[in-house]
Amino acid sequence: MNGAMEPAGGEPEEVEGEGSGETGALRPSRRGLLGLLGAGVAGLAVGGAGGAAIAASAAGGQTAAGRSSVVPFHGEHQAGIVTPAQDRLHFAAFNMVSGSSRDDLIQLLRDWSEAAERLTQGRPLGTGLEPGDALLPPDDTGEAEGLQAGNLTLTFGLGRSLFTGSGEGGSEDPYGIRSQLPAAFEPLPSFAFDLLEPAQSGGDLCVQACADDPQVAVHAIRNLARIAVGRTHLAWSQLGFGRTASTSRRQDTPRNLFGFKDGTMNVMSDETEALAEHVWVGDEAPAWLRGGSYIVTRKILMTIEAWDRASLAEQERTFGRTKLAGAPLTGGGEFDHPDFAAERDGAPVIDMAAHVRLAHPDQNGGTRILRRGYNYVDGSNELGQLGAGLFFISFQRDPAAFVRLQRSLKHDLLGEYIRHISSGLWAVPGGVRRGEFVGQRLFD
Ligand SMILES: C=CC1=C(C)c2cc3[nH]c(cc4nc(cc5[nH]c(cc1n2)c(C)c5CCC(=O)O)C(CCC(=O)O)=C4C)c(C)c3C=C
Ligand SMILES: [Fe+2]
Repeated sequence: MNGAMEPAGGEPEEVEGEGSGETGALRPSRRGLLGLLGAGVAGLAVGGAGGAAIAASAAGGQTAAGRSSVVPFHGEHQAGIVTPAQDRLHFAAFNMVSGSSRDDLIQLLRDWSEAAERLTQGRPLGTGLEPGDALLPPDDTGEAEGLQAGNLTLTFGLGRSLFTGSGEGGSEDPYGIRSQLPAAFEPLPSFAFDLLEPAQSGGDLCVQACADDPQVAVHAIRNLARIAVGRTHLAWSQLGFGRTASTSRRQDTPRNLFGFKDGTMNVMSDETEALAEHVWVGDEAPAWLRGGSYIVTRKILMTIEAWDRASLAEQERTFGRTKLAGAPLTGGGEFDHPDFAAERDGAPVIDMAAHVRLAHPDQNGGTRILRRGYNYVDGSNELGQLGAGLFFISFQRDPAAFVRLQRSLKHDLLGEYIRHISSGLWAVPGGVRRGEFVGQRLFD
């Protein structure tokens, strides 16, 4: 498979920019690019916006004016953190094959990085579906053929077990990187009301695939799993269909499955100082993690049926915000600050156990995290109850920030309606420079 990583012909358009946020300006489609290459213009030097327009129009595709669908893979930070949150998620956790070596891990990260660059540009792997050796499977599984790049981002994380082994006590060093374990990279403790399923928790590696199109996200995870065969295997994965956070002020605040606006007070992509303080890892960590972050995932089952029987007053009391506007119960608009000191008839207007009070930075020593979760529905059970909830994702400079918040939520009114059923924590290396692979500095 490695040898099949080269494009069918010359290099399609390059997409310049940082993987740290704003999208590029191209809308290449897989079929269009293949058609273009197949038409004998493979050697055409295509660069910049003009080249992109030529490529897109020759392929019968769209030229992108004002609409963009490629988020560069390379940049100072990995894409998919402050990138405006796309609407679809396929999150996957992987475990290394037992007996795999340091070289296997390096080659895996190299292959994944090469593949991620192509996938995020909307290009198929290898020669795509081009006829090749009929006795071999095609290089690409094909279901994204003809689809746009869809703002796909692929964000890679490394589990603590890669550094310590997954055995009892975690005292091994299977890949020779134990000395690079950051001091802050401690396992998450157990929390009150956890009902975690081990088979859906943790993992040696994780990949967060976000896109505008679910098929693009699924295609990416599927092909990354496929080229990883023999080195790592899929441990569990989760689909999400509606973002529950905004990371850019240009985005409307979405709603979670309890019908409330979610993500109002998130850390936004233009909050440079807050990002440096709360999201990006700094000099406290080894070089490979600087400019990176830690990702926490929590699959949180929401008892939809019980919630739907609760009165509007009870629902609003639970969050401390109005359901329609998402405004604090103390008044103003969605983005106005709640007045936690306000009282009515001698009682706090925002309940002492309301979610937004307990999660607010004022209650947590100034702690902030960047939330990037998704709604999910996994079907229903024999009682006719939806297996639905929030696949919570947060990025933070130190996992201790999440621990602090989650402990603070111990008496959250929301606790009556939710259960945490899966958990994960991974270190997300800093951004990938052109010609490098994700996490490369870990092996220097
Ligand atoms: C440990 C961190 C958090 C978990 C777990 C969590 C679960 C969770 N949250 C909602 C819905 C909302 N959360 C809101 C705000 C909010 N939540 C957290 C943290 C966790 N939430 C924070 C840090 C904040 C922001 C607090 C602030 O700065 O004011 C809101 C209000 C709107 C908003 O600001 O986003 C909603 C709604 C659900 C449904 C849920 C578990 C299923
Ligand atoms: Fe919350």
